[in-house]
Amino acid sequence: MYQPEDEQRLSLWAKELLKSSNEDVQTQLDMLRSVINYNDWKYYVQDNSVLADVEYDTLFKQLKELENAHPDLITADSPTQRIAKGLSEQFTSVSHLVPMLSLENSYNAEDLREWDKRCRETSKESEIEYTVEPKYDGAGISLYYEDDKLVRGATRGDGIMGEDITPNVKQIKSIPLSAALSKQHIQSLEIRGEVIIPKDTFKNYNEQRIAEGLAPLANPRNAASGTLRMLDPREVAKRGLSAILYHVSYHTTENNVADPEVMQTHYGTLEWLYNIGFNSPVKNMKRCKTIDEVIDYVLDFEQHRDDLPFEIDGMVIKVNSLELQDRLGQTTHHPRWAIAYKFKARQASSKLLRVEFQVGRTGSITPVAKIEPVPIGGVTVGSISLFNEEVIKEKDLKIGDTVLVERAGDVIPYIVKSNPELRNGTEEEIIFPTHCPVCKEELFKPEGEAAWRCINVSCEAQVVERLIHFASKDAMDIRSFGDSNIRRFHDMGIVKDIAGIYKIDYEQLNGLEKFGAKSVENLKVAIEKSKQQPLNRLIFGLGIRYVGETTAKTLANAVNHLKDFQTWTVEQLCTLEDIGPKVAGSVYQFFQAHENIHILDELEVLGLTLTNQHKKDGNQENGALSGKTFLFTGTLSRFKRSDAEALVEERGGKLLSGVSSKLNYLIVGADAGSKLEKAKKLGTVKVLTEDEFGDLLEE
Ligand SMILES: NC(=O)c1ccc[n+]([C@@H]2O[C@H](COP(=O)([O-])OP(=O)(O)OC[C@H]3O[C@@H](n4cnc5c(N)ncnc54)[C@H](O)[C@@H]3O)[C@@H](O)[C@H]2O)c1
Ligand SMILES: [Zn+2]
Repeated sequence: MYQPEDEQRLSLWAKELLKSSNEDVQTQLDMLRSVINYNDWKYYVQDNSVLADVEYDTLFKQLKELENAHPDLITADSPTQRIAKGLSEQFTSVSHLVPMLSLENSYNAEDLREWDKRCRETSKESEIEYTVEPKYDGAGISLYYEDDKLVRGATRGDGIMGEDITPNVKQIKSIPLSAALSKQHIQSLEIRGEVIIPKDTFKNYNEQRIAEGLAPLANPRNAASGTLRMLDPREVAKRGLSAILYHVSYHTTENNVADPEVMQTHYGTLEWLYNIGFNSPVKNMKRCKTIDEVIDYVLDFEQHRDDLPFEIDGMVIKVNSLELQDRLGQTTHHPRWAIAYKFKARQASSKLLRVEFQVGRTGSITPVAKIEPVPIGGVTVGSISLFNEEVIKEKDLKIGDTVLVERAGDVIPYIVKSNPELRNGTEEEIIFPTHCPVCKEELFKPEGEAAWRCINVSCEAQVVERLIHFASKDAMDIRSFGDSNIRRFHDMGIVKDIAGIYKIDYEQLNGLEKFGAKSVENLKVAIEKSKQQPLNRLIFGLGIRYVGETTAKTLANAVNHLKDFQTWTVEQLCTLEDIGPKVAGSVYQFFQAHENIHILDELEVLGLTLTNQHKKDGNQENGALSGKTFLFTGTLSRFKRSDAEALVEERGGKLLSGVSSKLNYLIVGADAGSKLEKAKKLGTVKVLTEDEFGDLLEE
C-alpha cells in the first residue's frame, strides 16, 4: 500500500499539521485527508498505529472544521464521509445487517452542550432524556441470534462487512449461546457490544508472559482485538475475555407482532438484555433529564475510572427514546443520537533519550528507557521499563527514536512502538551490556530465559534491591524505611543484609543529616513492629525466585516452622496448590543453601516470627469462619480486597477462586458480573454486601 518514503512523508505531514499549518485551504485539506487515510490503514488494517489517539483525533477535528467552513470542498471519499477500513483476509467476511458506525467525539462540557442543542433543534423537542454509559475500551463485535440461539459473531471490520469469528465468540463465557428472546416474541436479533479483557486478567496474563520471557501485550484493547482474531478458539478460551452488549441494531418479531414494551427506550432494551442473561451496562448507566446532569455524571465517572475492573476510555451519551433516535438518524460516519465523551488521553509521543540498565534483586538486568518527560493521564512519565533485550528488538527501538507511550489505568507505562519511518539517520543502536553495570561481573543468560543475569550473589546492586523488597509494603511493610533511606544506610555500611536491619545501632544514626531524632524513633518502632509480621509476609520478603504473594501464603500454610522446608523434596512441594516444578525447584534450592538457613536462624534469634501462628493457635480449625468458603467479586469500597481476604483466612475461612456448589458466601462489590449471575443461578450460595460481610465478621 505505502512505500517507506510515503510513510515518512505522511508522518512528517502529520507533525506539521499538528503544529499548525500555513498552507492554503485546498492543500491543507489534501494533506489532512492523505494523513488520516494513512493512519486509518495503520490502525485498522495493520493494528499498529503511528499517532497517539489524541493526535489522530485532533487531525480529524481539523479536517471536519475545515470542511464545515468550506462545504463546497467536501469530497465523497473524504475520511469524514465514511467509516474506516479494517478487514483482514484470515476470516470469511459477513455483511452486518445494519452498518456498525463510529461515534462522534466530544472532549469537554462545551462540546456536549453544543450536541444537546443540535439534538433538540433537529428533533424540535424542548427536553430530551439521555442515557450515559461507559465507553468500553475493547473491540467491537456484532452478534446475531435467531430462534433464541446464537448463530453468528462478527468483528466490526469496515463497518459494512465484518469478519466471521463465531467459533471464537462462543468461547466467551459472558455471551449466552441461547437466550429467551421468544418470551418477548423476538424472532431474530442483532446486538452490538464490546469484547474486553478485565484489567486483572490482563495483568496476570502479562506477568505470566514476562516471567516466561515474552514481551507483554500493549494494552487491554489490543489484547482483546488480537485475541478475537486468533485462529485457535482454544487459545481464545484461555484468555478470559468478557463481553458487554450495549445496542440492539436490528430485530424482527414473531408473526410481525408489535415490538415489546421493553424496547421503546435504550435503557429498557439494555435492562431487558441484562435480565435475560446478557452482560449490559445497566449497572453503570444513568438516565439524565438535562445535559447538565449528563456533564456531572461523566465528570464524576472520570474520577472513578480506575476503580472499574476493566478499561474505559470515555462515556457514551445516547438519546433514550428509540423513536427519537430514529427521527434523528445518522450520518455516514456516526449516529446523530449518540456521542462519545473522551476521557483525558493516556497516550503521547515522546523521544527516547537513552537506555539505562538496572540490576534487580535476583540479578536480572532490566533495560529502562529514559524519555523526554511527557504528561500522560495526570502524571509525568520519564522512565519506562523495557523488560528485556527481546522487547528492544521486537519494538525496533533506537536512541533518538520518536516513541508512542501509553499508560492505561493502573497498568505501568510502556512503549507501544517506535516509529522507524520517522528516523533521520542520527538514531543510535541500543547496545546491551555484556557485564554487570554495578559489580562488573560477566552477565549470563540461562537457556530458555529472556533476561541476562548477574550471578554474583554479593553484587551490591542485588543486595540493595533485596533489602528494598524485604521492607516493601507487601512484604514486611517497614514504614519510613523506603528506597532512598535503604540505599543511604547501605552505602554508609549501616545495613549490609536483611538481618542487619534488626541489628541497627541507633546511636550511630544520631546526627545523621536529614534524619532527626523523630525519624530515628519512627524507624525503630517500624522495625520492631515488623518482627510480628505473619510468616507469609516474611516468606514473600525473602525474595525467593518465582515466589509471589500468593505462593508465599500457600507455603506459609503448609508448615509449622519455616525451616521445616529444609526436609521437603521438590515432589512434596509440587503437591501444594498452584505450585509447579519451576517454583518448587526454586523453593527447594533456597532451603538447601546453608547461607539462607543461616540468615533464617539469625532472624529468629533477633525476634522474628518463623512459625505459622495460625497453625499454632489452632485458629484455622476453631476460627469463627472455619469450614466456610468465601469469594469476593466486583469492586469493593469498604474493604481493600486483600485485607478482606486476610480477615477471612484469619478466622479460619477458606477462599475459593470460582463460583461452585462448594461456595458458601459470595461478597459482592460494585459491578459484580458473571460470578454473581452464576451464584444466583446455583441458588445455594449466600450473597452478601460488604456491610453484611462486616456484620458476619463481628458475630
Ligand atoms: N492513532 C491512530 O492513528 C488512530 C487511527 C484511527 C483511529 N484511531 C482512534 O480510533 C478512534 C475512532 O475509532 P472508532 O471509529 O472505533 O471510534 P471510537 O473507538 O472512538 O468509538 C466508537 C466505538 O466505541 C465502541 N464503544 C464502546 N463502548 C460503547 C458504548 N457503550 N456504546 C457504543 N459504542 C461503544 C464501539 O466499538 C464503537 O465502534 C479515533 O477517535 C481514534 O482515537 C486512532
Ligand atoms: Zn552485579
